[in-house]
Amino acid sequence: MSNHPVTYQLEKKEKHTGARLGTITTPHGTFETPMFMPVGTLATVKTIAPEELEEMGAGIILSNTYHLWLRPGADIVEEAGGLHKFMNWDKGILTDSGGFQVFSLSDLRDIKEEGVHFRSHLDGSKLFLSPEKAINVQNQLGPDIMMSFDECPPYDESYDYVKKSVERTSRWAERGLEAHKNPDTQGLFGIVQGAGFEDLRRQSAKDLTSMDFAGYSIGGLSVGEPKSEMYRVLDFTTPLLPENKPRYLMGVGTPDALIEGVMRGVDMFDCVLPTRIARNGTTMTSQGRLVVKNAAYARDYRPLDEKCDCYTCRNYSRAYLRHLIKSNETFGLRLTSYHNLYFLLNLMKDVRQAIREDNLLEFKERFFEEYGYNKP
Ligand SMILES: CNc1nc2c(CCNCC3CCCC3)c3nc(N)[nH]c(=O)c3cc2[nH]1
Ligand SMILES: [Zn+2]
Repeated sequence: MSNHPVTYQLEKKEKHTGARLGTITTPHGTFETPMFMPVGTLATVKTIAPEELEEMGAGIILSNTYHLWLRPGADIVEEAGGLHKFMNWDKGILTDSGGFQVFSLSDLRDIKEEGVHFRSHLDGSKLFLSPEKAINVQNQLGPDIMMSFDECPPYDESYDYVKKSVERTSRWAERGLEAHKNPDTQGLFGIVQGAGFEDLRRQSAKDLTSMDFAGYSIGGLSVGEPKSEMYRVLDFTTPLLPENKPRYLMGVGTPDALIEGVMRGVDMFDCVLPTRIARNGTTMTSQGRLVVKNAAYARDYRPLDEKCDCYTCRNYSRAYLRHLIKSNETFGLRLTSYHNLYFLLNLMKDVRQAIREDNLLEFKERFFEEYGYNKP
């Protein structure tokens, strides 16, 4: 096992659940887990400055290989000194491999053993992404953590299709490891697939853990399946992954799913939700979702969340935020995005504290009650 540039240190297991407290060390710093990772698809966490991400406690953010490869191009990012320099962010960066984005962005695609042929969602031009290409683009972009090139099959695909897809994704993972140019400075994660089939998840995990990855992602989830289904798959998948390496559940970010994922041993999460819903004035608060552009808040001079101490909640009222969002004022997007990111990062800080105190179950019950998850 080569000494990876990205390492996991288990600090403590929570007494009553599968939750664990840890730290992940990368060439751009160490962060505590469980951790939520803000998404910055086009090398920016929309409307938020790096200094603001730092002040709200983000230790690592995501960017997107597919999008950056198309625009501005990996060569420009590389010439600029890599993603950290390009976007003026000196903490952790993780990039996805582009596979998921190809499947979710372009309907015209053809999956072959050598890779995926598809059309650009920007100008319809013909493109081709192979495991080698996806890895080498990530080598050029320079993130601390890279993802293998995988296929995330639709959740309702047949057993035979998923079985073939898992076997190909394992072959693609092997090819990606071979093609990786900077194994000493960039950690590469394998991505476990298998949809909802336990034997295929076991096969995928067996294949990938027999290869020397720095960490493991759980893919193929949060693609429209019921949450109970996602939790069922996690119940038998996370225990298959090594305890001494990071576990990353891809595309998960609602408060309930974050807590449920942590209880099943997941360390890292990402989701576009906080900034995406902020743009239409939807915010997450300790009392549940609050759509601040609703008329109900026109004369409501309280902060978004009385229990939140973020910049938005300390300085602005619901009435002001509603006014900005209704008027399409950019500052309104910044304030709601800031609060939503702060809310999730703060939730994970509270979850880490609950793990330290071995009372994650009580924390979950209290949080679910207040957020309104228990309402019929
Ligand atoms: C939202 N649900 C979901 N997302 C998934 C994602 C994307 C995770 N988020 C990436 C960031 C978003 C923009 C920049 C990078 C998945 N990615 C891969 N490679 N494989 C999955 O099975 C996979 C599965 C996923 N499910
Ligand atoms: Zn706030």
